[in-house]
Amino acid sequence: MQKVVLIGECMLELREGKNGVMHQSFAGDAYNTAVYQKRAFPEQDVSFMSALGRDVVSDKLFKHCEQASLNNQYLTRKSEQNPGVYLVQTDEHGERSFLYWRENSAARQIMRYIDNDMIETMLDSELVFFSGISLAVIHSDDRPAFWAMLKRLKESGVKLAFDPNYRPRLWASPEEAQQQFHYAYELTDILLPGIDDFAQLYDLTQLSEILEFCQPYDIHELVIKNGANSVYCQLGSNLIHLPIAPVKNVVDTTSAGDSFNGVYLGARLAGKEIEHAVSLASKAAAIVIQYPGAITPESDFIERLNQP
Ligand SMILES: Nc1ncnc2c1ncn2[C@@H]1O[C@H](COP(=O)(O)OP(=O)(O)O)[C@@H](O)[C@H]1O
Ligand SMILES: O=C(O)C(=O)C[C@H](O)[C@H](O)COP(=O)(O)O
Repeated sequence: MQKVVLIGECMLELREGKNGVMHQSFAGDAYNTAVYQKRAFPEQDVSFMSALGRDVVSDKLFKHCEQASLNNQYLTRKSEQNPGVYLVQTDEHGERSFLYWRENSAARQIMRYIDNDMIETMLDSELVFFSGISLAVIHSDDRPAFWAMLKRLKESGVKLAFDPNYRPRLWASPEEAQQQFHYAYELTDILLPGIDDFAQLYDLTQLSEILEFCQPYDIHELVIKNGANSVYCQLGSNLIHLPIAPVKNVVDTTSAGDSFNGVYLGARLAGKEIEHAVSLASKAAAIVIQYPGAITPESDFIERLNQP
């Protein structure tokens, strides 16, 4: 069974429904990515790695991961803190924005609960995924341990996938994010940015500028998402442009990038060609943005993904 570990934070997701009623769910980019990868490729062993507390919300989140058939081997429940919370709001075009209460979340302590024995058990993974959000939430004192862990994994032949998912509010300064992302690019095999990440953090808006920026790094597979417009993939010296069929009725774009990533990574691990992987990943993201919240109802998602 091909093993994948996705590292990050999952929060209680709040979303306002009719009459001001708040719907609650669970979401966070690495978790969303794991859920969609597992849904699309149930034969893969998909773990969500994070830190939870001993509170009632942590219990529910743990059960959610079980219900999603994720492997909880790397989900520790030792923190005195509880999970963070975020509120999703959507504008008239379905474009999402977030409000967070996550400064003291359990997930920020993740590195305290990862020891060498645990890292040893990760060495047989095919792939480990992390994001700019994973980096932002790890305590700065713990970052050296995080980078040491990733280097150890890479040296053992584990492939590393990274989505910058730049969230300015999670960083003390853009320079801090740039420095951490530089370390990430140095180790990344598969880079999955959105065009916005480069525009916001480096003021790079043109594809050629982004390709030039990435050129010095040894990135094997570069997949650049550009919303409803297109996806660009660079594999070695081969650049592919793949168009997207835009969805007319966008309800909530939360998790468009995450569902894309999960299905893309699953498809590539399953041996699919890049074109096929992008096409399935775009189909998944197009389904997800027609539902509110990050995680769509499972049966609808699987049924629609499998429709020809
Ligand atoms: N309006 C849309 N119609 C169809 N697909 C979309 C639309 N918006 C996003 N997608 C799909 O979701 C993927 C990720 O979207 P994007 O907005 O670039 O990511 P993020 O959520 O990270 O900002 C795109 O590559 C595309 O496949
Ligand atoms: O801020 C965080 O930690 C989150 O992960 C919240 C959201 O669930 C994702 O950010 C959605 O990500 P997109 O796929 O880019 O829409």
